[in-house]
Amino acid sequence: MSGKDRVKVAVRVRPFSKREEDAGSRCVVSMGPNTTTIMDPRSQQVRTFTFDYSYWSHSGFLRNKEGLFVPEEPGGRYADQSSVFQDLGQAILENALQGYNATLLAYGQTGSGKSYSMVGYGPNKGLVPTLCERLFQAVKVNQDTCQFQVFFSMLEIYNEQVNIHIFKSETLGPRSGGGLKVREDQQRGFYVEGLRRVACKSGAQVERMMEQGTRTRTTAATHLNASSSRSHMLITLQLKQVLLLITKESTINLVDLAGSERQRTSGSEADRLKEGTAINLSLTTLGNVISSLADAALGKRVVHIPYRDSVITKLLQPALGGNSRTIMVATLSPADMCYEESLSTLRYAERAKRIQNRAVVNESPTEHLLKELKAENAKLLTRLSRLADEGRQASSESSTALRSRPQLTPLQETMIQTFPYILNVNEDPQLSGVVKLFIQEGRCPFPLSIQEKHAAFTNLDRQVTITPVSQAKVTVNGSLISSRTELHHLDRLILGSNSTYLFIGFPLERNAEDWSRYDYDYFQSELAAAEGIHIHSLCSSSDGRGQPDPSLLAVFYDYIKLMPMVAEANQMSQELRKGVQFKLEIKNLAMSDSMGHDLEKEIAIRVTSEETKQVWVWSKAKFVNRKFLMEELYQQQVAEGAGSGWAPPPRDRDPFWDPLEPLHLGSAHLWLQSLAFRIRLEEQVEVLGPEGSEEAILQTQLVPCSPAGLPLGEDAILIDPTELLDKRQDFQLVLERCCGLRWLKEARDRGVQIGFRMYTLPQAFYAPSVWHNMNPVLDHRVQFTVMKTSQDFLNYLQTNALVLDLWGLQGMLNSWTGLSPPLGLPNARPCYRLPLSKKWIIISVLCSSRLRSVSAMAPLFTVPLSVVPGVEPSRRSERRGSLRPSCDAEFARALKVFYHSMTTIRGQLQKLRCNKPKVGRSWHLQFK
Ligand SMILES: Nc1ncnc2c1ncn2[C@@H]1O[C@H](COP(=O)(O)OP(=O)(O)OP(=O)(O)O)[C@@H](O)[C@H]1O
Repeated sequence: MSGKDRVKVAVRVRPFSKREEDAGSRCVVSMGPNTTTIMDPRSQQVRTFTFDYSYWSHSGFLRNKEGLFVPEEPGGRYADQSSVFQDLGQAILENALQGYNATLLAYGQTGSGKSYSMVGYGPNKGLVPTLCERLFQAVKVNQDTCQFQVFFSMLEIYNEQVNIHIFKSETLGPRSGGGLKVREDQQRGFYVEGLRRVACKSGAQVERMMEQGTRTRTTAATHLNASSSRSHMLITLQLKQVLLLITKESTINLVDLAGSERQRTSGSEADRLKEGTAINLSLTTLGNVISSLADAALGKRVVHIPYRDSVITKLLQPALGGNSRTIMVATLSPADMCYEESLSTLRYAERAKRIQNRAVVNESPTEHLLKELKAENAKLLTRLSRLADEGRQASSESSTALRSRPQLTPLQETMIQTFPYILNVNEDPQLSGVVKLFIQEGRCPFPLSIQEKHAAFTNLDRQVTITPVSQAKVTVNGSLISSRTELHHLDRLILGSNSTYLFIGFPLERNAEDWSRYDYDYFQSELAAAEGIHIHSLCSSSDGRGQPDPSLLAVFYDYIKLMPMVAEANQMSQELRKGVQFKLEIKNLAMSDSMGHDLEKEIAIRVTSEETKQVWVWSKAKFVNRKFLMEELYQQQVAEGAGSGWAPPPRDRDPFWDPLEPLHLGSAHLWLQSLAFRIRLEEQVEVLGPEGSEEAILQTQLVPCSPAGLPLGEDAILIDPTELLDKRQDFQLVLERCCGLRWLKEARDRGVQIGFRMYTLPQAFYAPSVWHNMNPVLDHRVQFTVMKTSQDFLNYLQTNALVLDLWGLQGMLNSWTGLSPPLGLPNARPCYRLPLSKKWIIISVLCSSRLRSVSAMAPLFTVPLSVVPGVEPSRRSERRGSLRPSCDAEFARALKVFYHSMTTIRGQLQKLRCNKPKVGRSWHLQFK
């Protein structure tokens, strides 16, 4: 009874979330009966995948009287919970009843609908509860002919640690934390030592235990300021069926994997190495296991399947390539802003469907097992009665116990009707409202152990107040409080960096209002507003469509999502005495490209050393990865104790540390248009930082010149730029001086360097670095020679600016002399040749030490003109310039003034545009 079983894969796409709707998202996913198609919102390129099942749950549904999401019309295409169960849940159940091991895995980006499919929300029950219900129905129907036993266990894997919260074996004894061990046994394979299995009699009992597990998990996550979507949840049902002479035994694994976007690594190689040991390696390892198995199924030679590299792959070994019938549900967001994540989920799923398992019916003779079962039964009965006793005792003792939403005892009902209380608000909406803490009359310290030092509540004369304890961080409605503060119904509290609660006042104050609007995003938006970052609605938009700007909105949501993580990182830095501060920034808010178009905005994290004032700027992906490592370090420190022999990691493995790198401080735009008319331009351009602040003023010049570097006179000015076509053109960029460097104002042991790119040349040019001076003289001149001016190059001059990037150097560099590249900045080459429309452009770089003695300037590299095709005799153009009629010279002078003013105005306009918030949109961000 064995055979090859391919892993079955289902894809499900959910409705737009409110956030996506607000952002005016477009749906980029479409589905046929078995196909799923995704479109790249930028290139419109379409990719189609084929899976065993495709569930369209995006549109075409309504909510019926019972609160169930059902198709708008009978037979409609919307896939509701019951139709998903019909295929997937039923298959798992039938396999288990036949004696096969069965696994159901949910994979997808955070918020894409894994929990909705697996557990469900409210009346829309997901696969797990329905499966339990149907399992026990089957047990009931067959109980006359077959003896059944069902065991339940539940565990969570977070940061490579196994946490079981309630299902710990009594034989294991108390542990000091750090999770349970995963051991290996020849017969059992990998298993969790000390994980208790609970015998179950009904689906309702399993549901209760799941709720209890989820509740305890939420409380634990609240204690650790952690998010449950970063952990994997594994529910295991073991089914024993004793039928006449045969015993069948099967294991059902139901796995809600952590949000998949965390498998991304940051950009730099050094980081990838460092993060190779990270906690979030579990999803990467799972991906590697899936890839190796998929390769093996395609007949490729695979030497090693890396099951041992992470806890989740150890425990899922039978499910992946082993003795199990496995189904994976890949969940997708439909929105264009999630395109990358959705595509990567589809690719993951594509690989998973190639995996071949070998499932066998697990059956054996009864006699021997019956004996075992009897003994186990007796043991379990004793345990069950002990548990029941403990449960009774716990509920009578606890006055501030955690309350589950679905089932309230009479005592809990009375408490709710009598006292004000606070309610936890979680990032995962399903876990919000799970913790209720009642504030009884008198003064009570905050009852959760981790926050004991945080705040005290009083409930006197029908007035509730909160007082921070010993300068602990307590926020009420987004504002930090330092003294006793009165609380009002529906006030929002944040204790520490990220424990979020809604205050529910006395019963008389409560109306029939909807509390659900105070979700996690609401709390974070309020905090962001206190930091000067608002998102709010304007009445109308300039485009008349009333649509918010999706890119700004996406950045805003990224910002509020990262805020608690940044707060946690700061808290860890403080407790571990790392001396670094993290701060969120919005990159490119005021930046534009060489044509003046806005650059895509993104979140960055500025890291500052409190002592040395050194600065690093991390990408979002890098920060998220580092945050995992910080948590790991923090937990090690907590487990091992800072004072007792705990050694901090060496610097190169310290997630708080990084080697120094040049920092991009801002850019200035020097418009090139004057060169198309051979007009000399002298400009003071403003270097604007990522958020629009003035970082420095740069004195520059663009000088049309002769091949020998002599500036051309006014006679050479052209009225029609097309006269340059096919001719040789020489010009110099002069970087004279930098003034008012803010970077130097903050710390004097710093330097700066200017870099820029010209036209389509692949590499950047850099001026020598200058140090310790707020107004340094740069004295740098670069000469460019275009051998044959093409239309393309002329267009470039007329529509583009030279973007001059200002780089901040700190504490690690000696002055760079111009030929060797500065640390971390790409190499600068003195001579380039590029084929352009079958003609050649040559750019040679000349450097001068004294600007005034240009004629004495020697080229560092001479370009062998004779070997370059398309070379024009250089003198001809010079002669032509000097032979222009004098009336043209008059006109040229006027033109010069005109273009000079135009460049200045363009600069001013750009500055205004960068500094002003974008009005006229229905949503906008406002920055302090
Ligand atoms: N098929 C669906 N129909 C209706 N609503 C859905 C569906 N799938 C998901 N949702 C809604 O989308 C939201 C996010 O879903 P869910 O919490 O299941 O995501 P998740 O992938 O489990 O996230 P996390 O990784 O944070 O746990 C929820 O509010 C849920 O109600």
